[in-house]
Amino acid sequence: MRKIVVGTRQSALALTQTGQVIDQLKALCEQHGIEAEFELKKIVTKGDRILDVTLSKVGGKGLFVKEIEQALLDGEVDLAVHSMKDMPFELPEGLMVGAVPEREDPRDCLITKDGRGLDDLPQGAKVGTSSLRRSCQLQHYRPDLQIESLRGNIDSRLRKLETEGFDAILLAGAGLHRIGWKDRISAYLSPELCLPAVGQGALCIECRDNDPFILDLLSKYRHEETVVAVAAERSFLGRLNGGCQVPIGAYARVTDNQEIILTGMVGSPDGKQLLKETIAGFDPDKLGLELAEALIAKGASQLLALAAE
Ligand SMILES: NCc1[nH]cc(CCC(=O)O)c1CC(=O)O
Repeated sequence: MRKIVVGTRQSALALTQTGQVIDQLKALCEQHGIEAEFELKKIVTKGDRILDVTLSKVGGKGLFVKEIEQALLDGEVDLAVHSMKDMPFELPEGLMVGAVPEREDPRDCLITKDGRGLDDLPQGAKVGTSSLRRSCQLQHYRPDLQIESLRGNIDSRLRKLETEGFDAILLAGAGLHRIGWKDRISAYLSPELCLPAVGQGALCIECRDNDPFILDLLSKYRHEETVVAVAAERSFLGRLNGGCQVPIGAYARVTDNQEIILTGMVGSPDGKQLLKETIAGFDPDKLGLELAEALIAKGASQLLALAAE
């Protein structure tokens, strides 16, 4: 009987999604006659310790994953469950993405006090988000809105909607779906209006590259379409060298004949500039690079340099 120690952050969302992954892995073990037992190990990351500071000011990539990756490398945990959008482009030597399970809803959503949608928010309404990507696209669509910083875990952000005088806040739909709070969502923002973060809605199951037992189990857990879509989005991100802290968005979907349709955006935090482009093809890595080059040709590098100042 192999014991599998699973590393996770300890936010309500992280614990919920890790629990769901473990349940699905247990079902797979049963189905394939694999003998394993699972143990949860909660790990505090730098991103959890500095929840009150704007992430783009903290800088550094992988704020929510580094300590967990160290535990993997040290053999304290055998696999880790991360939100894909928190993953830096490059993984440390010795670790790999063992599986990407099926993606949840990738869209952002609006949570308003009284359930009204984006177009019904009053002139100058106060909207909470600390994501430069969200504020860029929202300001582009509604320059009148007053965007204010909002950090913290999903639960504390929802609380702040009530306590800090926001008319609305923006969150990823996937987190609310997983945690069972779908009914709090007032409206979904279409990817045309607000392109999601790279990997949003997907999970990343990370493991050591020299653990055949775990790799074999995880190979049964991967969802091919999600793997391909996320690969295209991350290739785009990698070429632009961006983390979660710059106004970059991308979303790929795979059609019935396996063609990938990839849209990417780069903008300025105030939404006055917004570059966007859609291309299609079959090779995810090539497609991501090609899309990045297309946006660089339109001036993406200058926009990203602006955001880093
Ligand atoms: N930036 C934090 C973060 N990382 C992953 C999710 C949940 C959504 C997902 O799994 O993509 C969230 C919360 C949010 O953006 O609302």
